[in-house]
Amino acid sequence: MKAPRVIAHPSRPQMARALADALAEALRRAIAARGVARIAVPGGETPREMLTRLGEAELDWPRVVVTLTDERLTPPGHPRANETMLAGSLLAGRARAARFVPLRGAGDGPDALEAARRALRERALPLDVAVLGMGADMHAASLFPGARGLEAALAPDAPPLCRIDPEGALEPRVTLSAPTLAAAPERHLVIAGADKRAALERALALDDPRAAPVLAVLGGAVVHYAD
Ligand SMILES: O=C1O[C@H](COP(=O)(O)O)[C@@H](O)[C@H](O)[C@H]1O
Repeated sequence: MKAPRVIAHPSRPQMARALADALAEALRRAIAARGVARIAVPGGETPREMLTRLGEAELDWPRVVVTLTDERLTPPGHPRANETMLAGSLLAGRARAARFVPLRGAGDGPDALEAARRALRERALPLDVAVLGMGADMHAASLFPGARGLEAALAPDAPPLCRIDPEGALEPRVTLSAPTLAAAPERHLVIAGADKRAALERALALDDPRAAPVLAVLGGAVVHYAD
């Protein structure tokens, strides 16, 4: 694996600003090169400020396709849904003019999964940029250690979107697969707090994506860290 580059930012707000600026530049470059830019962004709480800032960037947003790295299969509009966080951050600003491709179809059965895969393939892939978060358990997107569905989502021939059932989770999830995320030429991992920094060090020492799934997307990535 190509070692990630780690940038330690002086504070969380400074990290949010620097990463939002870097992403806006990456999207401008993709639009200039191909007329369209495709980005996947994480859910959770860490990226909220960064996504709010990015959503205010001066960009040709109608040419930007936004999707998520993963989604929690809650009822639509639920506060735990990553979509809900995105609606209140990135997509609340100028970026509301972007084209959003959700990861949930109607319901959480196989037909919904297949419909969401189709939409991804037709509208959101291949990604130009993937932004990922990481949990203290070394999960990235919803690639959770020990989860039912993890092996399939890590496989080199995995479909772009996979169902995941993490042990003890409040709801099932869907996640972009490891090869789909790893194929993004630009990848950023955004982590905050000493526990996440320790988890990153632990993952790098483990060298096994089944134990530390973040490794599957880390090669050549830029890691952004703030205390
Ligand atoms: O459950 C999730 O958690 C991770 C990490 O979130 P954070 O707020 O601790 O950074 C997130 O990247 C993922 O998209 C989300 O579904």
